[in-house]
Amino acid sequence: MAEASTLAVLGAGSWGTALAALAARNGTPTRLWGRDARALAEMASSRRNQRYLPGLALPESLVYESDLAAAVRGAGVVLIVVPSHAFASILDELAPLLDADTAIAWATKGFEPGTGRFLHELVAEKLPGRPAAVITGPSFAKEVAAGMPSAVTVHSEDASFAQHLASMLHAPDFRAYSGNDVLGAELGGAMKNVLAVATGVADGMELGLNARAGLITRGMNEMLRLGVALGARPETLMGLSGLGDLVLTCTGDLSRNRRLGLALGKGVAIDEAVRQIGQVVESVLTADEVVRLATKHGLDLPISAGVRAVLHGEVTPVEGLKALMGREQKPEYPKGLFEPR
Ligand SMILES: NC(=O)C1=CN([C@@H]2O[C@H](COP(=O)(O)OP(=O)(O)OC[C@H]3O[C@@H](n4cnc5c(N)ncnc54)[C@H](O)[C@@H]3O)[C@@H](O)[C@H]2O)C=CC1
Ligand SMILES: O=C(CO)COP(=O)(O)O
Repeated sequence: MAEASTLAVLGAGSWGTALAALAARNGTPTRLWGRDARALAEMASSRRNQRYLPGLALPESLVYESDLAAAVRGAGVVLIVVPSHAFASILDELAPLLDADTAIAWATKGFEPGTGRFLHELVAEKLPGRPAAVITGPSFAKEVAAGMPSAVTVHSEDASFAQHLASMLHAPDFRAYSGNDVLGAELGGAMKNVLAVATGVADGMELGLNARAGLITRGMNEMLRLGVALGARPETLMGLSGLGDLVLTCTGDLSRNRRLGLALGKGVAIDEAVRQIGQVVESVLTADEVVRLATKHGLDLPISAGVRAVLHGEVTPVEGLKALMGREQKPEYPKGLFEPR
């Protein structure tokens, strides 16, 4: 029997650590699991995550657990914060370990690599019949960890679970809204990483502020078009999970996806840029999946496709820009965006 108020956070990188620290500071009994037992032991003794969040003093009440079964045993909510490429395999590991009444949440942004499946689809397939929610929105781990004001949103088909999870996180400096458009919330969080590479490339090439604003706006248009085709609600995409995170990631140098774009725009090779960043850069996998989904729905998303082509080395940033600027002149909205298709 799970204890509803107990939280197990899986993934001891920057975002998992920041969320676990936030919940623990809020008085939620919280365990943090990571795959690296040595790093966890070091965190337990120093109360710091030196590699991912240097400078943050972790709350005394936070418990570290390197055994996955022990970490999730009796937890009311299991919150997954591993990179998207590890998401499906952690669900498989969890399936035999969870109590019948444990709910699932995730703060991972991305899709299943190679299939374009949404993370909520993986959860429904591998851990069916449980309350499930995504936590997303404009939230750099470093700022949340430092107690700087932030706002996120928690979406679930189960309104009471969304509310329960939002109140576990909500704090004087951390607003947690709730909603019920899981697909829309996930799409915004995934796509903004790809679009952040585009503005990063433009800024790395020193193309100017007009280019940046143009890319953000036309990127938002791509998010809305794909979202509407997939059944997301436009207001979700215009909210924290879409526009909010798009603006943050396209303009804030704390973004690893933006920093990848900046490096590519300056001529650094992709492998070297990813190595220098030293943390997960979701766009490298997500760009393929955005283009896969767009193709499936007959949509042309030139910025996302351009980012995918640059990431694969199929075109240089200069060629990508030329292709974008050289597209045919046309109305800003050829079809009413919000009209039913
Ligand atoms: N850092 C941030 O500000 C935010 C990150 N996110 C999302 O959270 C997710 C995790 O990102 P970060 O924590 O930032 O990444 P990170 O690079 O800081 O840490 C990744 C963590 O995942 C672990 N990991 C990697 N492969 C694993 C596997 N197979 N099994 C278990 N653990 C594994 C690593 O050991 C590391 O602890 C990403 O989807 C990211 O987009 C969402 C919002 C904010
Ligand atoms: O998702 C994030 C902020 O909301 C973090 O963005 P990056 O993964 O680009 O660093």
